[in-house]
Amino acid sequence: MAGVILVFNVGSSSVKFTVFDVAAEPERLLHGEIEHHTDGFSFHVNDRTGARCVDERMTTSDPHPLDHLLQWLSAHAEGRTLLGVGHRIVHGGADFSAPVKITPAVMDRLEALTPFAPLHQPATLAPARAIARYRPDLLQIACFDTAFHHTIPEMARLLPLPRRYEQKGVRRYGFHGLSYTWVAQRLQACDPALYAGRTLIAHLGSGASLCALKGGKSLETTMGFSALDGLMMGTRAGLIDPGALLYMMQEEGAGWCTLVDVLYRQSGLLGVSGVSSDMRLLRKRLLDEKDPEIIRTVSQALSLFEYRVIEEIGALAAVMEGLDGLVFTAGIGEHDSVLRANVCAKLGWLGVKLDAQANARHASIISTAESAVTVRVEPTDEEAVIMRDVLAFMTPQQA
Ligand SMILES: Nc1ncnc2c1ncn2[C@@H]1O[C@H](COP(=O)(O)OP(=O)(O)O)[C@@H](O)[C@H]1O
Ligand SMILES: CC(=O)OP(=O)(O)O
Ligand SMILES: [Mg+2]
Repeated sequence: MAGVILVFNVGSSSVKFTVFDVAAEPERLLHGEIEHHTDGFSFHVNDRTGARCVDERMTTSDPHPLDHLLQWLSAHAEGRTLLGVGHRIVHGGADFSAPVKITPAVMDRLEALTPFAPLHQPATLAPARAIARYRPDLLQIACFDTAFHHTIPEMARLLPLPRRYEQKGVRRYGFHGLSYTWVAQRLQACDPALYAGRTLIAHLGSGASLCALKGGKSLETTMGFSALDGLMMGTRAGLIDPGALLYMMQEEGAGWCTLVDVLYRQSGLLGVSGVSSDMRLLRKRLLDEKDPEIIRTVSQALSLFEYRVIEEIGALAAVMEGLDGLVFTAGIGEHDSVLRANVCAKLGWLGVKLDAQANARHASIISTAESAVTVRVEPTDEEAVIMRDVLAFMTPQQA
């Protein structure tokens, strides 16, 4: 009987899942997503050819989206045996530097990390908890966004706060590590010089961060203690002056819930544009819009997003003492040629020379032959990283 591995990649606004056939060369059988909307959720699945086989829209009164997904998966098992499940878990804290089998004790330790990632951690743990309820013996593996950054030096970990906070775990961790693992492995295979050199990876999706990869290891990253740090994002501000938060607390009486909502859900591209957190929609709106005020706020949101990327590239290039490579990945990094062109136009001082045509067609290498820095576009694949991690935990007979 054919065996499959199920992988969950839960993000801030969506639950993505992939079913891999691991009989021979692992192959994607199904890939789908649950997306949350204000009035409910949508559920869609693509088959192995990429064709859409499910496209449903549910309301908030329908069963919980995760239950719906798990019921759908068991109804469509088609005689295949589920061998294991892999999960992207956002926070592994200071202790988990590699994938781990999820046991009740591990689950408790991961739940205890919720204060460090209050929105992401419960969401990323939810599928594991739901599956453990009805298949307690099934192999489930937690793969951490934080693990890749265990190599960053002590200096980059410390926050300049009183020491007592460090003991409580208030230090820098970094995120998006599964995506960085994938891109680093791709570089090792197709561009070993960049892998071994000083390369910045720009993971620009709904959440966004940069990783300074030096000698194949994470040296520094823009997200720190939480997934709120660093770059501007879809709905998150990224780095802001903490004085602004003190102001909100003092002048508006803002409490924890308000600040969480403002910082995680209402800021970033959405907050500045007043229109959307979705880069694609903003680009389209800019072309179609007639209202000068909306054109102004949308243009500013796009420009500020780029400006923050440029600023942080400068900072991380300084930490690495130079730059050999720059890799764009994730939804915006892989698809938005305008953003890549505008960012690279400001990096001439580092020796970046963009090949406009290669960039427009999203080629793998988008810098010119004379460029001192090789600029690449590399589609990320967090699911493949997780699938391999699950395979590594299986006995040879199972795999
Ligand atoms: N063709 C495109 N052009 C510009 N932006 C795009 C394109 N395709 C996707 N994006 C943007 O990528 C972002 C989502 O990235 P993704 O990596 O899928 O995020 P996540 O995994 O965090 O949900 C959204 O802002 C979306 O608009
Ligand atoms: C850590 C993080 O920001 O994740 P995402 O990009 O999925 O929101
Ligand atoms: Mg993602």
